[in-house]
Amino acid sequence: MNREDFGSDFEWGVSTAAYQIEGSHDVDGKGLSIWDVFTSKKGKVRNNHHGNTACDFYNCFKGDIGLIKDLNIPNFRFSISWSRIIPNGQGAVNQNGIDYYNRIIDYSLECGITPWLTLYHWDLPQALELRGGWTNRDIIGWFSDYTELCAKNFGDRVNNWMVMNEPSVFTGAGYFLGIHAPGRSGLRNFLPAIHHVTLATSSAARQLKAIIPHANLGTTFSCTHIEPQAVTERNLLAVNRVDTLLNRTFLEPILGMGYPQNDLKVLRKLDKYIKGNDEADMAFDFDFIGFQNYTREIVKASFFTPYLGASLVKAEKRNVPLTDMKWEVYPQAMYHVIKKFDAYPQIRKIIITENGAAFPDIVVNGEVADEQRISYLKDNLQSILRAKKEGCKVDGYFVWTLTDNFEWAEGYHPRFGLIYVDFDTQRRIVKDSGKWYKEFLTRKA
Ligand SMILES: O=C(O)[C@H](O)[C@@H](O)[C@H](O)[C@H](O)CO
Repeated sequence: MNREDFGSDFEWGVSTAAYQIEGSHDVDGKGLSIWDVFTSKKGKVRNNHHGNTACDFYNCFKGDIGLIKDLNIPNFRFSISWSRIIPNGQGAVNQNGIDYYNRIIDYSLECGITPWLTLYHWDLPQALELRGGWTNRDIIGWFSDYTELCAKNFGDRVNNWMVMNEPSVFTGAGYFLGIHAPGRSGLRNFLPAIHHVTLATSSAARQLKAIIPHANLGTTFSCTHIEPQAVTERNLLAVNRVDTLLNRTFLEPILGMGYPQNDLKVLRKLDKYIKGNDEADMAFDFDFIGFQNYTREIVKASFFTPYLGASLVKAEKRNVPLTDMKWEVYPQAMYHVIKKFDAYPQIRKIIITENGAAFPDIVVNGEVADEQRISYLKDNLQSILRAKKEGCKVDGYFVWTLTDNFEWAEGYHPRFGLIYVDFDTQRRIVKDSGKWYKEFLTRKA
């Protein structure tokens, strides 16, 4: 398998997110985000870790972008911290924040690296959370204003934009299960969050298109391949309900298909929040859709899970190879999800905007021999190539992630990076997987 096999216009990159790498959570005028507040509460995150310093990217970005260059990675995905440029989420702008992101963009371009910018990667300004956050319909306007500011300040040099990162995860974990920031739970929070995030995604996209007409616009979705524990009618119906929630609820309204309410009854409760022209306003013709896949889920029917009637069969109970996140290593999942979403005629282009794995990396003589990660990446690329050879419109791949970083509720324990970080000294060590990715991107067939 060579880079050429994927075609010369295939986009190769690496993905990151602001809260997971930047640190400097309260300097130079930055306002607090929901993750700054969530991690300050004991017991919310493993080992009570937080992102106050993280990978200190705020200060070390030149070094890390230099490493992206050294690894010959042409595209760099990063996110903007809303509260770093608008401390209260609305109103006064923090010019220090704008200047910081201009430095990242300019230095990336100076290094010959193309910036791919994510507008929202989970770090909502706390000041907006206090006004209801994603459960308050006014957030559609707040997010649109933030988008306008970003487009006007960065649109002259950034051509590749992603509006949202994995809405199913940050609304599910943050507004239904309460295990991520802001720590809210229940349908009364989850349902309005679903609807407002969907409307905000398309209204922001229209805003971007109006200000940067030539921009390459996308948005990203978490997705997973789902199979029944045993092929029974009850389990197959359960698979369909889980698939509807995880893979279709946030995507299909954007594609102009409305919410898949026939396949998951609880989604009919969204009608309470759907107003006026919402159905039409939820749709937007994106240039690409970013899909993020890491594994597969095995599902069985269950009376005990309200609304879903299904439960996930934990991978660690299934005697299968696992990552440090206890996710099954199942690279065929990537093939299946691409085939699934390729079938949507409304999707013009698929880009895998995240894929990667956490493994227990150790430093030996200044090196990190992460063979498992190399195999994981290779096998997932094989799956992508297989789908591509079958005609699927998949045109890009971004590794999650550049440096080990703050893995949300798991803190710094899971290491996903191509580059090892010693969080005591901020020393970086390019892992063997980073060297492999470089060799793969550089080697001529
Ligand atoms: O998309 C996500 O879930 C997040 O974008 C990343 O921030 C995670 O760190 C990664 O997926 C590994 O879990």
